[in-house]
Amino acid sequence: MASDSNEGGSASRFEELPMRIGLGQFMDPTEKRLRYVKQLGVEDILLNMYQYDPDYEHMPDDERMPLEGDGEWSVENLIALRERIEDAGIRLNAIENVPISFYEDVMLGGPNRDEQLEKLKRTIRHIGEAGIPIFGYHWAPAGVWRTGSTAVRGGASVSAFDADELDASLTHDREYTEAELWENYEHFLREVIPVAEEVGVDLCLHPSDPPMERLGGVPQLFRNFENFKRAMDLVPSENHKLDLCLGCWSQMGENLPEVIRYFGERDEIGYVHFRDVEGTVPAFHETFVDEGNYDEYELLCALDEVGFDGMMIPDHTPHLEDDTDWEHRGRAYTVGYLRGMLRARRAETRGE
Ligand SMILES: O=C(O)C(=O)C[C@H](O)[C@H](O)CO
Repeated sequence: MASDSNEGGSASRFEELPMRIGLGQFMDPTEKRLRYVKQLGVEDILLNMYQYDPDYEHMPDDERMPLEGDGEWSVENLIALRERIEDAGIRLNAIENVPISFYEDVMLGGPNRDEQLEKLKRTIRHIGEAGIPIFGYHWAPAGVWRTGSTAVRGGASVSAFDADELDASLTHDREYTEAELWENYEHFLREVIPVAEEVGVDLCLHPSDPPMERLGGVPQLFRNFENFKRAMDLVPSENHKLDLCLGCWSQMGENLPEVIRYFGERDEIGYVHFRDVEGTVPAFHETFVDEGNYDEYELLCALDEVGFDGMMIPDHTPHLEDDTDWEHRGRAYTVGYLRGMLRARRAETRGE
């Protein structure tokens, strides 16, 4: 992999890879973290850059995050980030998210929309020029919502949501309409998709979490199958796909095998968040990947059948005994489980 970086980090080096297991949901690629990734048998990661904080507290002084800038990221810094990861023998498949502050006015049509959009376009261009093939994003100005936590098997702790426990306060200055959020979204796509196409980056849309109709006065656009079809059809492009979060789709109560077939046959699944919940909106809690609403092996097989050849990462996981903030133990369990399922699938389909 180090030799890949000598080729300027061309995104084409990902094209020949099979469906594989990765890790993500962290923004601190320290040497220690990267060693742990390798110890789990994983060679593919994404970084989940949800905050802007150049002095991010979990980074040792000599490993400060190379990304700087409170509205956009430079190509030099993104290359440095990719090279740091490749030096550990790991591929950087995606940057998931920029901080909400980078594009809040783009989502809500605020006064800084045009300036934020220009910066966002530059960042997407830089992600592509740095040889990182995917930019995962969401359209949720108020982020992810949970109302509490609960215990699942053996007392492992998981997050939970119950709409009855929400208060009625607004998260922003006023109530927003569904129509204006769609209009802002379409404007965003018309601006960013040509850039993504030019530099060969796949933009991958994460669902609204939780997939309620609205939260805090803001519509949660990406809450069902129908709205995702509309999102993919608005500005047709081979570079617009899904960050298929199985947990959120499970929260929606949609038919997961059908969703995988629909988007998979169109080559619109960019990568997968593999997690599950029990229950659906308006009340659910997260759980182990082998205890939720869906049949996890059926979904893995469906992904394979439609020819999905990207990365599947554990997403949120239960917090096990003596676990860390990042759930090292919970994630190790999910990675092992996914590896076992993938191996079983390969054994079943060998020679087909
Ligand atoms: O809520 C989820 O399922 C997530 O994975 C949250 C993540 O922050 C995701 O990046 C939202 O875009």
